[in-house]
Amino acid sequence: MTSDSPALAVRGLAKRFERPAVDGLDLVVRAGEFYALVGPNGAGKTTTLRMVAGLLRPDAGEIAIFGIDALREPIAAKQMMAWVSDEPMIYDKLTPLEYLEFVAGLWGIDPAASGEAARELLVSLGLEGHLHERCEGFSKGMRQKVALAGALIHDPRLIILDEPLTGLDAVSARHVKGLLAERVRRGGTVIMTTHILEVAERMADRIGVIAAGRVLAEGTLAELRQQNGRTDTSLEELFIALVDVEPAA
Ligand SMILES: Nc1ncnc2c1ncn2[C@@H]1O[C@H](COP(=O)(O)OP(=O)(O)OP(=O)(O)O)[C@@H](O)[C@H]1O
Repeated sequence: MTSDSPALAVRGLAKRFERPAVDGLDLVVRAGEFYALVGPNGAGKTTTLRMVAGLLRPDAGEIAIFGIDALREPIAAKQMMAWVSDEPMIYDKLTPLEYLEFVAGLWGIDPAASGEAARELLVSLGLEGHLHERCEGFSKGMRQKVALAGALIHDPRLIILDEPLTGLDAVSARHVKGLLAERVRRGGTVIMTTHILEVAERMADRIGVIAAGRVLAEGTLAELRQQNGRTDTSLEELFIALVDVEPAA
């Protein structure tokens, strides 16, 4: 590991189910970037991120997290990152504070230190009124926020999120976006998939467009525009032009 290693470097990543889902994908995300992965349904975004998070073994390819070979040293790699799935699992019988204390304990964090961090995280996500309620009565959005707080409790340098804003109301989405932007301001790296192109356009430093298991194009919005010879078009228009799908009526 070197201090100038990218947060994520993926080379030749491949995974096949019935058909290839990820097909020789290359991706580099620099430390301190907010990177959005966009692409049509079935493009291979989730499969890519699941392999990066160590949840799925690639058929081929290399994955390095801050220079650590994630396939050879999965535990060291996982310590650097957080994975937030689009279907988060939390323990219903615990309150958010208890859940975060439990997760912090798994990471070996001293409860005295984790308690304050847990409270801060939950408050920043708008859960201050629910710190002592059991999660079993929580809405999907509240559960998503508790899971996100749990993923961040060990202060990971790389945060990987699959569709973190789906199902959140506007206020909750703002809390989550604010928290992620804050992490990046403090030097963290965020990689997230989203179908909300406006979010990618507004929040991401760089955007990767994936289709058929490969990165079709990537760059800042300005670079994507330039690559496509369209100077002032929206990401949505670029996306449709790139992946060659008809806009919904
Ligand atoms: N566990 C699995 N078993 C079989 N096929 C799978 C599995 N996981 C993913 N696939 C297939 O791999 C392809 C890529 O799926 P993936 O979920 O990575 O796409 P995605 O870009 O995240 O799509 P979406 O935007 O719809 O979430 C799809 O054809 C999907 O059906």
